[in-house]
Amino acid sequence: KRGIVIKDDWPGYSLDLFTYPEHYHHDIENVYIPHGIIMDRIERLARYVMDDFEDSKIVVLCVLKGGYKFCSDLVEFIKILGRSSNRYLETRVEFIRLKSYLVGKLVLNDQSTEDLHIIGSSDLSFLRGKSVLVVEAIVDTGKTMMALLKHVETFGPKMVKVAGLLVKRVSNMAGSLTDYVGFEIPNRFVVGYALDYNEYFRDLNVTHLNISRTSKKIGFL
Ligand SMILES: O=P(O)(O)OC[C@H]1O[C@H](OP(=O)(O)OP(=O)(O)O)[C@H](O)[C@@H]1O
Ligand SMILES: Oc1ncnc2c1N=NC2
Repeated sequence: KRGIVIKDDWPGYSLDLFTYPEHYHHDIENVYIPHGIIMDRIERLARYVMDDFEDSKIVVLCVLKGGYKFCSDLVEFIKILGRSSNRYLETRVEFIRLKSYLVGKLVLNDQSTEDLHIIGSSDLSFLRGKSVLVVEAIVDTGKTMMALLKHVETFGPKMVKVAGLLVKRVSNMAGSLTDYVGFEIPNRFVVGYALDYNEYFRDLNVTHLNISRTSKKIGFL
């Protein structure tokens, strides 16, 4: 499942076509995926999830921080769709905070797994015997997801599936790691909808994903 494929030459929409605070215009190149399209696609992913999980109750493992918006909207749709059908899927949401290896080799706890820096508790024993849906906003190289899935497996879940809102067309590994894909995007840096650059732009309205024009202007590099 490739999701909605966004081609390399997709220009996005001009910022002027949407409501934006003026100062974003210097750092943000365009509106890459408008909020409405994101939400409609997430609703469809919720349907896939409900069709695939036989259990009446699943554990949703939200990967922070980037995944929190996608996770809350996906869980909401699962609830809404469940109410209007006889298939009600009860969701228990848990969180795991990871720091990508790119940010630095800080080992944030005694976690020994090579690439996975877990902030806070790395204990996922609540997953034992459960049907698990891992929810991540973006899979880029796939390293984070690869390491996370290895870690999750050590706790003996019954079934694990992965929902990724965005999958970059960079490595075929990324595609194989995700069961439900919102959008397959080119290898360009996107922010918004909880995705950040140096903690900036996460709040970029809840509405759009964008491409930053020149990251030099954005962060304190
Ligand atoms: O597929 P990969 O190449 O491993 O990259 C994907 C990871 O990078 C981002 O995390 P980030 O380090 O930005 O942490 P954050 O979500 O807290 O911003 C994103 O949220 C994924 O977890
Ligand atoms: O495009 C991206 N935007 C935000 N965060 C990340 C991205 N790719 N890997 C991590």
